[in-house]
Amino acid sequence: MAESQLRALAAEITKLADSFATSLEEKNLPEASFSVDSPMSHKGITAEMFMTRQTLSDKLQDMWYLVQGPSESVHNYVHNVVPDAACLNVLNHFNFWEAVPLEGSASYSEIAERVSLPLDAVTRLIQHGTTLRLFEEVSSSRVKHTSRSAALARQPGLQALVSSVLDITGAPMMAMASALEKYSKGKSELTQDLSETAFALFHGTGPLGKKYTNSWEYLENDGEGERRGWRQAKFVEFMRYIKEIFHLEGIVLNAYDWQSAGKSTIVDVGGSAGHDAILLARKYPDLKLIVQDMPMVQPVFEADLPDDVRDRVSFVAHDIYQPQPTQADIYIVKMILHDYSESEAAKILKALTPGLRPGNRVIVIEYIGKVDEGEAEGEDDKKKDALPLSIRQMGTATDLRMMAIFNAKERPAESYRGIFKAADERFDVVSLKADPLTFFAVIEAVWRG
Ligand SMILES: C[S@@+](CC[C@H](N)C(=O)[O-])C[C@H]1O[C@@H](n2cnc3c(N)ncnc32)[C@H](O)[C@@H]1O
Repeated sequence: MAESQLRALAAEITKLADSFATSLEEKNLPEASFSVDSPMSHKGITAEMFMTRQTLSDKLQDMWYLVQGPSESVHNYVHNVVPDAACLNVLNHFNFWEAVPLEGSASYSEIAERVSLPLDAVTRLIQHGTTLRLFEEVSSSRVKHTSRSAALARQPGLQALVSSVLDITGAPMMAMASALEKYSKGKSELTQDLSETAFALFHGTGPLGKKYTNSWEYLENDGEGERRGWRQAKFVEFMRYIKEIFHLEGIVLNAYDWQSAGKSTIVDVGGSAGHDAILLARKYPDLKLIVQDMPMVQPVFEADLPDDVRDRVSFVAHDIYQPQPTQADIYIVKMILHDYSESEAAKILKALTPGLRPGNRVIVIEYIGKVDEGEAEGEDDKKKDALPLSIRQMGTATDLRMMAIFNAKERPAESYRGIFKAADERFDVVSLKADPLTFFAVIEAVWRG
């Protein structure tokens, strides 16, 4: 009889889990558990431990597929995936996390009162949540937190991530089949038109009563009266969270020799509520920074701007597609172009050019979710194969999200040379550094004029 694949996988899982647990012990790092006092994340793990963890995740996923068998693994996935996502989204939207105390428990009726929803809906939502280890029943009428629901209660940034990724892109992504059917079927290239995305199709026909072409318009305009802008405020929180979990401070500080910039003026184009500008202002007292973003970001900026940098960091509402109104020495464009197709990204860079003077710089800092493809095919295939599927999936998932929301795609770092060139021949790309470990690239261009 052939050797059991299940046993072989189980042995690999045991070995990898043992290796991960041993490394945690050696580094004196606590192991995560389902209990409310568990660490929120495995902070402090090395790159090697990260790879072990992701390889272990791959094996566990394979085990799941194989124990279910091919048909049922598909069937069961389809059965659960959307209710799972919808449940998490609703729990998050109504902030069930804070309706249950971190210590102790709450009854279903207490939670219903706190989240202002009918008891029946609350009970059913939480009961599904418990199958995902979000809350745990302590009796037939009371629940307490697990570590996963507690992580959401404790981290507004994680709540903002659920809101900004799941709530904004979840339903529109399910319209991808209809969008491809309508705009790209039978064509050799995917449309790059921003009005022909799954997002635009979903919102353009007004399922929620409003028409939005892209997610930025939605973030900016959703909500009536006082509530308008709530999604922008969440998105700002999401960006701060991303900065924290991916340790982006170092990437911003190392993107350029800021000391050499002296008394420069810097514009952070699409700079959210100024987290990067504040970081640079604090570290380099000679720099003056102007943050540009959409109007509904301004109240968040004003409310959160620390006193110590008030005289050097300011905000101007500006649309990145419009000609740049501010004269500066350096323009930072961080995590912006990523959301747009090459032609749209070139338009955004082109909009910077009217006021540029020779020697001015544009520093693009961008997430690179995919391994470079194209050149040296054999080598790249090897690099790609070496990556655990769970890591590749992070890149391919972002890539599909980009397709659904912006008709854009994950691009290799090198493609930014072409985007600068398409924007204007007078840009000289003087440096391009991509770090596969951080998934970020820094591309620096100087305006020749
Ligand atoms: C992914 S976030 C990046 C934020 C920030 N640069 C960072 O790295 O954390 C993209 C930003 O671009 C802004 N944005 C999108 N479209 C814009 C537009 N047309 N005009 C101005 N800002 C825009 C969004 O509001 C958001 O703050």
